Amino acid sequence: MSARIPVQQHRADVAALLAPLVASRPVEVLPLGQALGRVLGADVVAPVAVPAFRNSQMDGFAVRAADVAGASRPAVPVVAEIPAGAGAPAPLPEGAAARIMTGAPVPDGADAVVPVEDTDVGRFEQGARPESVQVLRPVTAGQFVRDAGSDVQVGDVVLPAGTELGPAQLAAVAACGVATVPVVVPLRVAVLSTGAEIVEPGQDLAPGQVYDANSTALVAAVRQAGGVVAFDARCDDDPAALREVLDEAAVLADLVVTTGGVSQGAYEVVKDVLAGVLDPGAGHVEFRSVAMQPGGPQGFGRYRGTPVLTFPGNPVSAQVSFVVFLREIVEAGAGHIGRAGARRERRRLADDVVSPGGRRQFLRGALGPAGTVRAVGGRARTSWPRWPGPTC
Ligand SMILES: Nc1nc2c(c(=O)[nH]1)N[C@H]1C(S)=C(S)[C@@H](COP(=O)(O)OP(=O)(O)OC[C@H]3O[C@@H](n4cnc5c(N)ncnc54)[C@H](O)[C@@H]3O)O[C@H]1N2
Ligand code: MOO
Repeated sequence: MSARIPVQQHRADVAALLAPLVASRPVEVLPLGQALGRVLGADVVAPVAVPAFRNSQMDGFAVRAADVAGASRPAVPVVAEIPAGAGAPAPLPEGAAARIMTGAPVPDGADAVVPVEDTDVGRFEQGARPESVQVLRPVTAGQFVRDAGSDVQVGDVVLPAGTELGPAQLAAVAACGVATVPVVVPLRVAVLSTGAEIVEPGQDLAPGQVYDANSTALVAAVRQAGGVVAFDARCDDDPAALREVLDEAAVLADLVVTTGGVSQGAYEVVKDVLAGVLDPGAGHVEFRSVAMQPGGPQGFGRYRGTPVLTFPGNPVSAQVSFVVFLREIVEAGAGHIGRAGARRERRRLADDVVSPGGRRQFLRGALGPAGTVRAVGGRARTSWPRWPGPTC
């Protein structure tokens, strides 16, 4: 068997294969309701100011600060009522107050709002406008008045390209009256799980069969990384069937990921079909052994022009392969950059860990107290860990 390829080398080769997919992503325009979790492909610029008009930050009285600022703070007549949603109010005469609600337009002439609890009125009764009001605390010009454009001015960049859209970001866009956003189109990934023995969960299990965990794992992993699963299928070890599925996947997806059928067995049909052994010209996938455990047997190349990665069938190996070789690329394809850095953290090992010689070992861990991490998964590092399971 040829020498094992270092993990970094295989990562670089996969990155080079997929670089054209990530280099310049198309952008699509989506309604805000469909854009959660997506990444802006262009700046969002405000077409209006926010707030659009000068308005009150409190339920209270709009006044001229100078009228009520004196030591005696004389009572002033309440000459108008300004609820939120009302049109432009009449200017406030000198020496008067207007009862005003939070969010209502502050009339010209007024330069401050006094909260109702800072006046002799104390609190508002439904519908009953007091005839006069006396301010009980010092008033400064500008207090509790939100100026037009104080949050956002026309032409401001509300959110720059590259921003991930969560609830707060979508709200900021909506507040500017913008109904759609330009977002990066994610990578479309096809997930193919191969093996004569694999069965869809929910079906009966015959002797020698195993439930397919890889489809579920990789479909979820692709979506979590921001990608779109354009196609997913399960297929046995029949070359014709596999080719048929690959033909469809290669058309529908930017990238095909397979699991299983890549080690040294007698029925490694994935290897035969994808390496072009069975159909020269269709597949150009190079199979190699990477110096890692789990996830050693790897393949990368193209099938009918579409990039293909082949992950080993063991479920833990397939998941580790995704994390090590593909997760960041799917994230980048969706515009998410910098997530990888945010995930990395240094912890102290709680127990000794012995790694096999010449291979990088990837262990699952459980975060423990006092900043420690403990390897979980037992001696067979690729088996399913019992609960409590890994947290990292
Ligand atoms: N002689 C050698 N044998 C093996 C080697 C080797 O170097 N020399 N490598 C071992 C390593 S490491 C791995 S990993 C596996 C990879 O094998 P394949 O990619 O060919 O995968 P399969 O043989 O199809 O399956 C391996 C294992 O995982 C189970 N499996 C497969 N698909 C699924 C699925 N979708 N859901 C759940 N479980 C699945 C399958 O039943 C096998 O138990 O090869 C070693 N052998
Ligand atoms: O490398 Mo295999 O992927 O150990 O389990």
